[in-house]
Amino acid sequence: MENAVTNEAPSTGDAVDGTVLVAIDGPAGSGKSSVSRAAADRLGFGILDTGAAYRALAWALRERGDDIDSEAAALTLLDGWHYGITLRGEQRVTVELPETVGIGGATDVTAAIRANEISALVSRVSKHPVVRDRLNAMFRAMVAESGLPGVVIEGRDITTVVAPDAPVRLLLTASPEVRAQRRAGDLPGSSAEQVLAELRARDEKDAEVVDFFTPAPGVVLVDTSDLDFEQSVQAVVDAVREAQEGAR
Ligand SMILES: Nc1ncnc2c1ncn2[C@@H]1O[C@H](COP(=O)(O)OP(=O)(O)OP(=O)(O)O)[C@@H](O)[C@H]1O
Ligand SMILES: Nc1ccn([C@@H]2O[C@H](COP(=O)(O)O)[C@@H](O)[C@H]2O)c(=O)n1
Repeated sequence: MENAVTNEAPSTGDAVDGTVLVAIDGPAGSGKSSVSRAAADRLGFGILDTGAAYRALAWALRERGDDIDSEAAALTLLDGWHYGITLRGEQRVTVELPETVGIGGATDVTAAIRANEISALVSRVSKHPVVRDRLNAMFRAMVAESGLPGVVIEGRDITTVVAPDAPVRLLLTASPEVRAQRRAGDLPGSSAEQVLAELRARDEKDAEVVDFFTPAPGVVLVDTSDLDFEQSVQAVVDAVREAQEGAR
């Protein structure tokens, strides 16, 4: 379990301490976690799902009964928590709060942070620029300390803020209807219409603080609306290999 919380931010050049960075952004349900994870496995790289940290923070604020909209409460929590996420193998996310007693002192929140209630709350936590700065510093430190040959980092502002110098930067997207259809398949009992409304609402709130719809200069758009899962993974792997060939 990698477990890092620091405010020191190493710079993200082509490689951080020898680790090749692949930056991937995209809207909700665009396949960032699943496609990135499969591509990372194929490349022998790690995967850092940055959304999991925002979700864990929302989960912890709610667990403590704090005001979800409070920047001060989020910062206090960031000062006192221990956050962990695996960068290889099955994803496991843990949070240790000063007053929490769980297995080994930490609570496994891997499943809890995926609940609909957390998805509905998380934009209210990620809207604070100072909170974003703190988490971004943590993400950079996790990559720098990973010791891995490469890490795929996925989120909303990775190509523009967290790792703007990464040698591979992709914006993974698909039409809202296709994203909703795919996500509804993961959620038995929910309709594509209901999921579409939720995705749109979250994207709208998230887009107030970061633009993940338009590729920034140098960022390659990968639209998977007409690609199946395997084709989408291959598109990411090809983009990484092309960048590596180009760099030789
Ligand atoms: N090209 C594709 N073809 C078919 N299914 C896909 C494709 N890309 C992604 N999916 C499926 O779409 C669903 C949503 O993908 P995923 O959870 O990876 O998206 P996400 O961008 O990480 O979402 P969120 O932002 O909500 O965390 C998953 O079931 C995934 O397997
Ligand atoms: N780089 C990021 C990543 C995520 N967020 C916020 O977290 C939420 C959950 O992210 P998922 O990738 O798991 O969907 C997302 O809705 C954003 O509010 C972010 O701001 N920046």
